[in-house]
Amino acid sequence: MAGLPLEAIKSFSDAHPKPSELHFQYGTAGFRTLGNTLDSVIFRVGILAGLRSKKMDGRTIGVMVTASHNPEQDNGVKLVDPRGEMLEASWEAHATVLANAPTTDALVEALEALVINAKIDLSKPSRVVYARDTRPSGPALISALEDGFKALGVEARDGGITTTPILHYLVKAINTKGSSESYGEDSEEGYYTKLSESFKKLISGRTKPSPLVIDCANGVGAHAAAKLSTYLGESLPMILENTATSTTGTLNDSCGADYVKTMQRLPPNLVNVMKPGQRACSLDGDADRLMYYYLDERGLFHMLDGDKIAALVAAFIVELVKLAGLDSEVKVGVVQTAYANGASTKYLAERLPVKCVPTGVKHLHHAAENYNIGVYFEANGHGTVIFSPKTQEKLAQHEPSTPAQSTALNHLINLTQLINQTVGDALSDMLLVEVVLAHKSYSGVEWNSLYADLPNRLVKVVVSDRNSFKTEDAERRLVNPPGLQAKIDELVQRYEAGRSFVRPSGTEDVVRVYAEAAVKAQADELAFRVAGLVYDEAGGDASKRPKEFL
Ligand SMILES: CC(=O)N[C@H]1[C@@H](OP(=O)(O)O)O[C@H](CO)[C@@H](O)[C@@H]1O
Ligand SMILES: [Mg+2]
Repeated sequence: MAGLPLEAIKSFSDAHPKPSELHFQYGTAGFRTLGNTLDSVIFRVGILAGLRSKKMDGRTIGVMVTASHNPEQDNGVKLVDPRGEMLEASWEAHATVLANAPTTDALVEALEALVINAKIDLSKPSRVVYARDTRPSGPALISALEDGFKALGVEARDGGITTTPILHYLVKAINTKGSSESYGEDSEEGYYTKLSESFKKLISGRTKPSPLVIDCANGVGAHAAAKLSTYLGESLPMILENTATSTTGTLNDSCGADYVKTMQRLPPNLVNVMKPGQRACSLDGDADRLMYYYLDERGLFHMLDGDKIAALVAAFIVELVKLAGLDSEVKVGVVQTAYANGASTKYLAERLPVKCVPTGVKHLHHAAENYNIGVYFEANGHGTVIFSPKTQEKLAQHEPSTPAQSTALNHLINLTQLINQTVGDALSDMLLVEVVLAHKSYSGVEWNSLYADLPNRLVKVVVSDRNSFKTEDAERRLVNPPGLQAKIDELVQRYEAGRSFVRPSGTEDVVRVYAEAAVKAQADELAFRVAGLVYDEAGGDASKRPKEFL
């Protein structure tokens, strides 16, 4: 039986020592921290990805080096499973164990244990495709990753500098190549061709969209949007902004989807670009999140977040399913998290099934798989639509009885091509939004008026141990610390349309407090009261209590 190539692993590992003082964790978004501390982690991820591929019978695994919307000095890495999905949860724990082995010998021991425990057949081939975003720490980390591949003898394909969703696309395209389920040609060109061709079909005969301003967050989305634009030509005029990918310090700085969602305002450098009535969107640093917004006739800013995208898209798909005569057979459902605006949940729940799941895309994706067509979006703009394999077959085989049914059916089939079903994809989602706006003849104003957002506020509370906060009911209720939920309930019922919940963050060392209420001042007040409760309950130092907490 084949064994691990111990000599190679040892000599490469000695060149990538683990910093002794650091502990790493594969969390919601993979490993993510300061880029210059990640050398050993990324080297080990190279080996892990190879082993994961062997475990999956030699199917290709993806590795993406990015820290998404985080500041430029951060970096990170996440693994992509063969169907283009996030790494299976049990392997997140293996990743954490490997990353924390203190020495080369300990790493070898951990690898040997993993091979036995996960029953990995080392004689299988291992194949990986990898890519990175535009961060300055990227090239050095990629070379550590490549050392990991060399140590194990992985057949590795370099996807270059590209977006997270394109890497997910490549993984799925490679693994379905030549099969009846082929996801598309396994190249970036294949991706742009698939998206642009389906987009052109979907908007043919519609009024040409007015130019769309795209804030590329000074990240890799700038490259991708520029390439996509050459494929789309006149079908979608784009004005690309924040495209300075090689200027240090600009990535995600006062721009990008996370900035817009958190600050609820325009990136400052778009103030002079945007005209009244103009529609725009922001991508994040790895182009998997999307925020839309527009200026009204008076020049006021209005944000159209992930919840608004879900409402727009879900209503459109439900309508098409009905027009195609498939409403008795194809059920559309929506998945949200507790952060979804209460007004969006109400709007959606009046029209179709809505499920609430814990934060993190993998929870949303899995829940969406239970519907024939599942629409999921986090309020922050990460999301997609997935069509079950049976539904895709049904669409392909359905015999429409009228020309109207046939048109709607074709639209649905084209949507299955336009949408990157592997993961949230800012560019694919952007084209999807543009299709719906064109079909409905909506400007930002009509889209925004589907429902009115409830005013809301998100507050971070620094506590000594966020892990002492335990939740249930899709994170909407606290079970620990004991008694705190009852106090929150008591507060909430004093506010009109009040809602508030508290949960520990999975990506930052804080507890998050969310509150909404009928008017903005009340939402703020509720959030700061709950934050005060949390701070005091968690034994926060009275002298350092943030002054805005009530
Ligand atoms: C309130 C919020 O936006 N939380 C984000 C954030 O998770 P936290 O566990 O709340 O830190 O990062 C996740 C990964 O990017 C994202 O999935 C999630 O929506
Ligand atoms: Mg991202």
